[in-house]
Amino acid sequence: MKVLTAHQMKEIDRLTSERFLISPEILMERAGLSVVLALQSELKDLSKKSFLVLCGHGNNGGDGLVVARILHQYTDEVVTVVVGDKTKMSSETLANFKRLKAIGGIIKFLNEDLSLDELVQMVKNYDVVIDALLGIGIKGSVQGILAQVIDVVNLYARYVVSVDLPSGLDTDTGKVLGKAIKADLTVTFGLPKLCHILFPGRELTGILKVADIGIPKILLNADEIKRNIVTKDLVLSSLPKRIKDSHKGSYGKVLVIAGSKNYPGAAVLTSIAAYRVGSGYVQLVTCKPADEIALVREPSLIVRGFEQEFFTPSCLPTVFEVAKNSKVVVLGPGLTQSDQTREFVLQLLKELDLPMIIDADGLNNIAENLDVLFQRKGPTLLTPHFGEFARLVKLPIEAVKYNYSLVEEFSKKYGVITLLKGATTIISNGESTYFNLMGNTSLAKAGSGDVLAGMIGGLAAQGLDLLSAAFCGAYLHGLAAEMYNLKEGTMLTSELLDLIPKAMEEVCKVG
Ligand SMILES: NC(=O)C1=CN([C@@H]2O[C@H](COP(=O)(O)OP(=O)(O)OC[C@H]3O[C@@H](n4cnc5c(N)ncnc54)[C@H](O)[C@@H]3O)[C@@H](O)[C@H]2O)[C@@H](O)CC1
Ligand SMILES: [K+]
Repeated sequence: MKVLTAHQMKEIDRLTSERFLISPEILMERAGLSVVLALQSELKDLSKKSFLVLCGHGNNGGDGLVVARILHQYTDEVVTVVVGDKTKMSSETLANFKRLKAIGGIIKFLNEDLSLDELVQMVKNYDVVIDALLGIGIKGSVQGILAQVIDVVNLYARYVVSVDLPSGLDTDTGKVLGKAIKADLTVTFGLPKLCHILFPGRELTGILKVADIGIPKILLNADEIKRNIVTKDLVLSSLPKRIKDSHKGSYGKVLVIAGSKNYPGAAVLTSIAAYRVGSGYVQLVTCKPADEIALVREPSLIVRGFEQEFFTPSCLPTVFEVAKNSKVVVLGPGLTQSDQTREFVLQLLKELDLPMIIDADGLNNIAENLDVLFQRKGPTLLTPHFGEFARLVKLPIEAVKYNYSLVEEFSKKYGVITLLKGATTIISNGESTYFNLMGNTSLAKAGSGDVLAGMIGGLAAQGLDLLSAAFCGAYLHGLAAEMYNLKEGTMLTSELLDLIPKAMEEVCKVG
């Protein structure tokens, strides 16, 4: 499913009107109706509820005025409060103001007909607050009376439904512009916007419903919209097929270069994860004691263990030899950092032309030598978490969190694919970007990233390009964590490995 910026949405609105002759007034009517229908499906009998509709003077407020009018069909318990200036209303918002008045709807202007204290009482007393204060037209920080109203709603409302997006969110980043509504339900139009899927916006959105308001499909499916949410259907259509007449070589050989004396477990988790997604042959090159631990845990691994504590350039000839019959390399988990390991990693990146997934200390070891990426002869995927990405781009962590533009720019500049791990994971090759929303806090645990890197390697070995392997891997990794049926957070990373088959089965289920 595609996901939009404010600018893209406005452009779609414009084309809907100009090219397809569907006026903003028609869209506004359908937007308002879709919110009421969503309310009905959540709350069932609307005649038994009371509604306080808060409207700004923009078109988001216009949607709110439609909602109020349609709610009057169900109950008299509807009051509309405008937080704004009637003279600034667009023609379609003003038309809906008049329609609501005409059917006898009660409309009050804050600070004229109603004080803030009186509004506090109403927010406390009404069952549902409709937030139609600000939508995609927000500019700058929310201050003054509007900020106070948002505080009141967040403090006292029982159930909040946001129209299009929680008021106060930056549509393109999901950041709070001073103050933002915390919604229980958000009904958006046409397609999701980035603020619905990026934190903190994702949390403030509550349940998200995407309503069809009659925007022509051709506009919503346009190839120029390059940002997508990873869905089950996308993963299913991308996964490798299993063929009856096949052998272990049919499913690709993965070479995992991972582990050190201090971090043997990372090598084991990465290697087993590559098998779990269906790869036919996984070779692990590591340092002692990871080789023995790996074989005890999973005898089907093909393991080569160096006698030393960590990788050094002296390991290169052996690694090149093993790499000869591999299809993809996963480099990095548990390597540790040292001058010699850095030299080993840099040489490997320059000389090995296989598709390569670089994770963890693989990334830390190249942070001061990013130009090495220009010398890569094969496709490259980097899988940093926020801290690692901050190190790569030399910015504070706060500046890189959920910063998809930065992920896109970085990927384009270095000719790589980047997967930025987080509660929403961002994957981009600089042209197309994918957002994975699956997963939960069980994944906030040592070793979870190692499993992801191994899964992506295992999928790439079966023929997926690195971008598809990355978004499929991220989705399945998140889904596997969601399938743990004991208390969230208590899962061991080794148990995550055992849930991968369940996740793959779930994706392949019809319906
Ligand atoms: N254009 C269209 O065809 C459609 C638009 N729709 C609705 O229209 C919304 C967009 O409408 P608008 O572009 O009028 O914008 P908004 O209604 O989101 O808000 C813009 C208004 O809010 C004020 N404002 C902006 N930033 C503010 C701030 N920080 N503090 C205080 N006031 C601020 C401005 O004075 C402006 O008048 C969408 O979110 C959606 O709800 C829907 O009706 C569907 C169709
Ligand atoms: K809103």
